[in-house]
Amino acid sequence: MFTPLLTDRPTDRPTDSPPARAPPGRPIRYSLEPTDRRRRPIRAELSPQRRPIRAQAGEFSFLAALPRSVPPSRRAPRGALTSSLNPQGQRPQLCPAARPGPACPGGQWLRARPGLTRHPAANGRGAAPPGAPTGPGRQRQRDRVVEEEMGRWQDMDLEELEEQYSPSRWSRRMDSESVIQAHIDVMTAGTQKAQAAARTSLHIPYGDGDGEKLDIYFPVDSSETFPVFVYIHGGYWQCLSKDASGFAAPALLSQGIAVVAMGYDIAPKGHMDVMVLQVRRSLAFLVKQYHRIRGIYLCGHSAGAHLAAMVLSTDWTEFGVVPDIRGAILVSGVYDLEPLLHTYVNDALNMSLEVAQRNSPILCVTQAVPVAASCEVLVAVAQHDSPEFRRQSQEYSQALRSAGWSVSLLDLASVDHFDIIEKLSEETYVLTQVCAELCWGRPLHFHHHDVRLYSRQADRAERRVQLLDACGGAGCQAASSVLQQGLDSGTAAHPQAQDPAVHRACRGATLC
Ligand SMILES: N[C@@H](CC(=O)c1ccccc1NC=O)C(=O)O
Repeated sequence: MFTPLLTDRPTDRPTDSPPARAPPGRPIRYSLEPTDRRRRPIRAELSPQRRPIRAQAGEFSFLAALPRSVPPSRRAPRGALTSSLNPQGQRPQLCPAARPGPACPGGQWLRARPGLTRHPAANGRGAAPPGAPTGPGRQRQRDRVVEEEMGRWQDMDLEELEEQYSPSRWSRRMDSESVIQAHIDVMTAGTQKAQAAARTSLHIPYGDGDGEKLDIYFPVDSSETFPVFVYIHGGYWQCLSKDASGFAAPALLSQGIAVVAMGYDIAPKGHMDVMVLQVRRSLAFLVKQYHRIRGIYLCGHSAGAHLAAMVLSTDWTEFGVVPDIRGAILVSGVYDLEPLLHTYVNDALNMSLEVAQRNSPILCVTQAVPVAASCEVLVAVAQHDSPEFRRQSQEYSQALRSAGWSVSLLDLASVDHFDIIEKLSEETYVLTQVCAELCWGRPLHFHHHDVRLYSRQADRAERRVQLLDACGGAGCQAASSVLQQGLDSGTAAHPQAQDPAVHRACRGATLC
């Protein structure tokens, strides 16, 4: 039983054999282009073979996000952003106080500053700016803008940086305000639905702080040990709560996986150091109190992915316990906080440079090595995340991998920063399936040397997962075109896949 709080003391831990773990699958491998850790343009590192992949892939535009040089005319003076910080590490105000945007639970207003919106065409709505192409050309134009003008964040002007760190502006489903409000609504409604249907223990305190509470959703059969999926919500550390974090429970409980929705004190009450400490302590609490845990699988979205990543770098000696974290699914996260210092995001967080640096997962990676061996990390990013978010995922996954972690970078097509996680409530969503497979220690089939994963599911309501082995050359081009044709029977069934080069590039499998 996943026994409730206070009836299950740490000393009750069964002394019989440790919980069985399914035999590990083939290791998840992902090898990115050899980047130079941080700051250097990844574009310069791309092999020549990469270009044709995108050209062929059409909607599979993963390369659209790769940074390229900013034309000198658009650049802020070198070092302008860093020197723009005041002694407290805060940036100057860009424009008058933000208009209230959609309300978050807790009364926070969370929206990018008005007046900085990219342009109406960005979301395919409204009038295009003068001279901009209209119709289908608009989208291509937008991709090209991203591709050609994206540069290092240090070289961006402040408006551009704010845009990069305003995920709602990159959605192609709705305008900025609507997509945030819809996100809050969907997550909250999904959680209420889950609470109505599942056996739960709600508002369990793991500390004295107001926000230090967690909700547990139990699988139907909780007589044996079971994997525990710990969800850490996003909201830029200043929005959302555990009360909107149980939305994935129904889809996972049905697979025998318990779900824990973690709460923490968001800003302005919560300081970044405190939030990181809280999620670490919550994990220690869980494993001390509950003894039927068959591995912990962390999942965080956006700011929550940042917190989950910080958990991975924890030195557990001071917590008196080492949680058995066997997996981490980091979804559209931020792993380097420094760029945020220059944006509206830091208005409520009030981080100094020092705080941002010591809480940046990408700067803590080496500490993570001792637990790396038994933990699979999936870094997921949305096709319609901003190039900066995509860069952060790419660089963090590479940094982890270089430090010996087993990491996959999942680049999910046809989703944005918000529905990439919302859809976790759907059993057939590729990421839900990947989470379930991971939680049960089943092979994920991401065993290629260099893999990008795309789901066509959003478009076609299918459970197929296509794997594209980005090995370069003709095979990749053909593989891309195979994907583009929208095959629904697995790549191997397509005549082109009989071609050895294509076959090599298309060794993907379905997960269902
Ligand atoms: N101001 C942000 C809001 C945002 O990023 C966000 C909103 C709700 C839930 C998660 C979010 N992002 C990361 O934690 C935006 O413009 O998208």
